[in-house]
Amino acid sequence: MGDRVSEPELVLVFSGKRKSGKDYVTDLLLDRLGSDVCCVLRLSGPLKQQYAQEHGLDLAQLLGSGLYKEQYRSDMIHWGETRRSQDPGFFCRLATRGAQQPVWVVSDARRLSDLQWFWSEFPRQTRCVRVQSSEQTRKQRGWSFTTGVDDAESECGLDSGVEFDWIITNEADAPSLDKQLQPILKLAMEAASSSSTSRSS
Ligand SMILES: Nc1ncnc2c1ncn2[C@@H]1O[C@H](COP(=O)(O)OP(=O)(O)O)[C@@H](O)[C@H]1O
Ligand SMILES: C[C@@](O)(CCOP(=O)(O)OP(=O)(O)O)CC(=O)O
Repeated sequence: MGDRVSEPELVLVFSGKRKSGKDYVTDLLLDRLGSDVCCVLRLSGPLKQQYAQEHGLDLAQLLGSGLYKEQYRSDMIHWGETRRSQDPGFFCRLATRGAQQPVWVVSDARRLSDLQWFWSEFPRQTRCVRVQSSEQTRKQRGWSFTTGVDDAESECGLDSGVEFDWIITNEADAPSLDKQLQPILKLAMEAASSSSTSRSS
């Protein structure tokens, strides 16, 4: 692709139900790895940007985790699906454009077509990670079941048929996130060091 200056060494594609903690966990990875090594890419970023522009909405609020986004979620899903039906890789391409770090953390895959895009572009580098939390925990974080959202592909598209490389349980009584993320952090640090070796030689 024309905009890509260098290939990533590792692409960690995260998915999980809303309020499972995808943003929280991927932000933690960024914190542990640092922004020279790692960037967090959100497929919903370019989607929200264009949706906000076309509908005259507040992008900052759509990017946040409050109620504003929830008011528009169902319509945003349909709007994004129209784009994806014409070009399934549309948001994946936009979200990864210009990313230069050796480790890419994609925070919000939702559909098989998202995973297929990464597997086909970066077959050697792509790994899939699921973040899971119980419904009770998600409710404590503000989730409530919404028909048309929680029973649609946007939330259920990766519920089955994918063999995840890692499953992270984001619950108070689970092992700490740092502990669960250890094998991922190890792989990411190896990827970063092999990238700095190949870039300096
Ligand atoms: N392990 C955790 N400890 C404390 N707060 C958490 C944890 N995981 C998620 N949260 C909080 O729960 C809310 C939903 O998490 P978020 O990462 O936005 O979920 P998602 O991106 O999957 O919708 C946020 O306010 C976040 O800060
Ligand atoms: C229209 C969306 O992209 C909105 C996604 O918004 P977020 O990624 O912010 O959602 P959660 O973190 O799960 O709460 C969904 C889609 O189907 O593409």
